[in-house]
Amino acid sequence: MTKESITIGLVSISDRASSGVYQDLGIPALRDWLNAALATPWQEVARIIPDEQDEIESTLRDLVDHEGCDLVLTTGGTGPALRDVTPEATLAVGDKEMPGFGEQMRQIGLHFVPTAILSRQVAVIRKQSLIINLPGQPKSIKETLEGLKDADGKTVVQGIFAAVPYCLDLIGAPYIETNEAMVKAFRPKSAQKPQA
Ligand SMILES: Nc1ncnc2c1ncn2[C@@H]1O[C@H](COP(=O)(O)OP(=O)(O)OP(=O)(O)O)[C@@H](O)[C@H]1O
Ligand SMILES: Nc1nc2c(c(=O)[nH]1)N[C@H]1C(S)=C(S)[C@@H](COP(=O)(O)O)O[C@H]1N2
Repeated sequence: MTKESITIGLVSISDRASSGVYQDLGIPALRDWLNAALATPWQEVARIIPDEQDEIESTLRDLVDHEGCDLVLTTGGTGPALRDVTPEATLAVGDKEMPGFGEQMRQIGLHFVPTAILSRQVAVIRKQSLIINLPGQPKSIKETLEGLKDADGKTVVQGIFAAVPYCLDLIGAPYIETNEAMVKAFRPKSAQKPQA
């Protein structure tokens, strides 16, 4: 089977990381998780930007329209603070909202921290790309994408990434496969391609 490759935009949205007050840990956390979870080759286009709505919108447009990203993961700026505007920027560039992602992300977050309800994260489709907001705490990236497993490795709550491959299929993005020990992609039988 020929493996396609996928281009993924990684966007860290943080006033302090983008100005060098602290080192950005968002992009490394996204990259490390994707390296471990994806069985399909991928390349990244990474950006570290402040919590400015115009700049977030122009970055998302650039990643999808010019850099050819099939999937864009953002981290940070989803809370209630005055400068948290990632969801507004994401909705502004989206053609379609995908509310199930935000609903599931908050469910996952509540297994880790009661303040998960403060995250206003959204996901949208822009053209043939899926854009998803993740919370800003670097540790929340793995939690949100992978979900929660018990001591025996049994899934307690599904991570959102289980639904990402099929969503990409449906919008005409490349077919991707995952490392099932970390996250099992769910596809209806009719949509599954034979394993290599
Ligand atoms: N990109 C990042 N790199 C490292 N740590 C981060 C990053 N983003 C957030 N954090 C950590 O997670 C905490 C909560 O994230 P949140 O996005 O709410 O931060 P914030 O206070 O809005 O950050 P900023 O002021 O930089 O925009 C931060 O206080 C910080 O400790
Ligand atoms: N899985 C998970 N979700 C989480 C958290 C977390 O630690 N883990 N932190 C919450 C907190 S404390 C806040 S304020 C919101 C918003 O975070 P952001 O503004 O950094 O995006 O995400 C929430 N969602």
